[in-house]
Amino acid sequence: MKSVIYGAGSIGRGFIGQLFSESGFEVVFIDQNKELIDRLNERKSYPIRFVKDTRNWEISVLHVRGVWSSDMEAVLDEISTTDVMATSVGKNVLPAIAPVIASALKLRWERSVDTPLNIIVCENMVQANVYLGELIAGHLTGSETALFRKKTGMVETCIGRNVPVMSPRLQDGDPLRVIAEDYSELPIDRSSWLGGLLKIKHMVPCEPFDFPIRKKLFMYNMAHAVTAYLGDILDIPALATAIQIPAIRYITSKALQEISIGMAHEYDQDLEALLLYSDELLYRFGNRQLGISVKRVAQDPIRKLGTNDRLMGAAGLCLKHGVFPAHIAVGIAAAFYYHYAPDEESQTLRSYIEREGIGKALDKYSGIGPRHPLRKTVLKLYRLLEDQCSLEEIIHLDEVCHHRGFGNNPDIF
Ligand SMILES: NC(=O)C1=CN([C@@H]2O[C@H](COP(=O)(O)OP(=O)(O)OC[C@H]3O[C@@H](n4cnc5c(N)ncnc54)[C@H](O)[C@@H]3O)[C@@H](O)[C@H]2O)C=CC1
Ligand SMILES: O=P(O)(O)OC[C@H]1O[C@](O)(CO)[C@@H](O)[C@@H]1O
Repeated sequence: MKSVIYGAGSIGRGFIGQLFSESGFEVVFIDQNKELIDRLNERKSYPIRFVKDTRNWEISVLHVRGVWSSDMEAVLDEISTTDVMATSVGKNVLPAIAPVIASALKLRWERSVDTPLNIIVCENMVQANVYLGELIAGHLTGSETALFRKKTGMVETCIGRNVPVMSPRLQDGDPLRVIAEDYSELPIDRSSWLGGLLKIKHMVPCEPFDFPIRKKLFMYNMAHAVTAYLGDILDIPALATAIQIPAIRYITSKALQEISIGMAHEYDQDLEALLLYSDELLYRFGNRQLGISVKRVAQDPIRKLGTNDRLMGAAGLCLKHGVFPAHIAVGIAAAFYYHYAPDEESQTLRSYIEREGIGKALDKYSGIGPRHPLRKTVLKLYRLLEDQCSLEEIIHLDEVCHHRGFGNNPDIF
């Protein structure tokens, strides 16, 4: 049995590769990084080092090889004959790989490979599977699209394991080494999987999937983003350091309380369990050994400020249930304020704000138009950040602390 993973980076090698390999699949990585692919082909295995504050241990992921993404013939051949597939390239890269997957599927059908192909889409976004499916369909004719829907499962998942960008220090002498958090669950949307489930270690079919994916994105990723954008304001490089700063921890934990209430209402879930999950997140963010950088978590602010992404998606859910997301709004203002020259999206955002003003930017990138309930608050917070106002002062602002704790919904208890 064979598996193909598009993207041999942190999640490809540090998570999905391990699960596929330990489930008995040969693992074929496709990546644009030729050096990495050559190394994988030489060695046919790579190490994952799990790190916890108190102990580390290492495993070897076996039966792996690689294909360089520019070797189109090999790429099409591998995808057209695989038993299962995953993508882990980043949302912004999906438009570039969609035509390749479309061509490979056509070849698969020409070759009469009859078994359905399930593609697990491991990108941080709600309905990444639908998004990639539409991109692929855009490269197919009408009748091919019908075949695509019949023979391909575009599978939604949410990835809970955190795998940092590898620095030479973390690689510790082996360029193939990945460092990872010891968290293994791979929840998938059962309804998006086509045909009988394959036996994949730690894969947990869930239905419906709305709650798990939003819990991951609107809680974990939202809180991570808030921590990162605030950490950057204080020039802190490591996320684990940022979360230990009292003002940042306070704002992030309040943001988590806000979304916990929103989630509890939306999905009829136990609030206490969501608050406990929030505490666990704050603890996990403090794992220094993971070496997660503020810049990695803050990267692509335009994507992260999108209306259904981690910040605005969470804020919208709170508003829907009568919770004013004052602390999430602090994170939103900080994301608009974020500037890091090598980050293209951050450059675009900054240039737009300089040209058109923050008011127009809020509307364009986050749908915070003149009548949006968050507009006044985010505008004010942004101006205060521009004026170098401290986070402590922000915490005590009327607009923020007036809504402290449980928003305007205290009767939830
Ligand atoms: N790193 C993490 O802890 C988590 C990441 N994710 C999601 O997983 C996805 C992948 O993230 P990471 O693994 O962290 O990123 P990464 O940057 O470590 O890996 C992406 C890989 O894709 C390759 N790639 C990029 N463009 C390509 C192309 N056109 N053709 C072939 N290969 C290409 C890159 O060379 C790289 O090896 C993202 O959507 C991210 O949001 C989700 C949860 C956790
Ligand atoms: O991968 P993205 O979407 O840029 O978001 C980064 C976030 O995802 C993670 O990779 C974990 O889900 C974190 O490092 C960070 O919270």
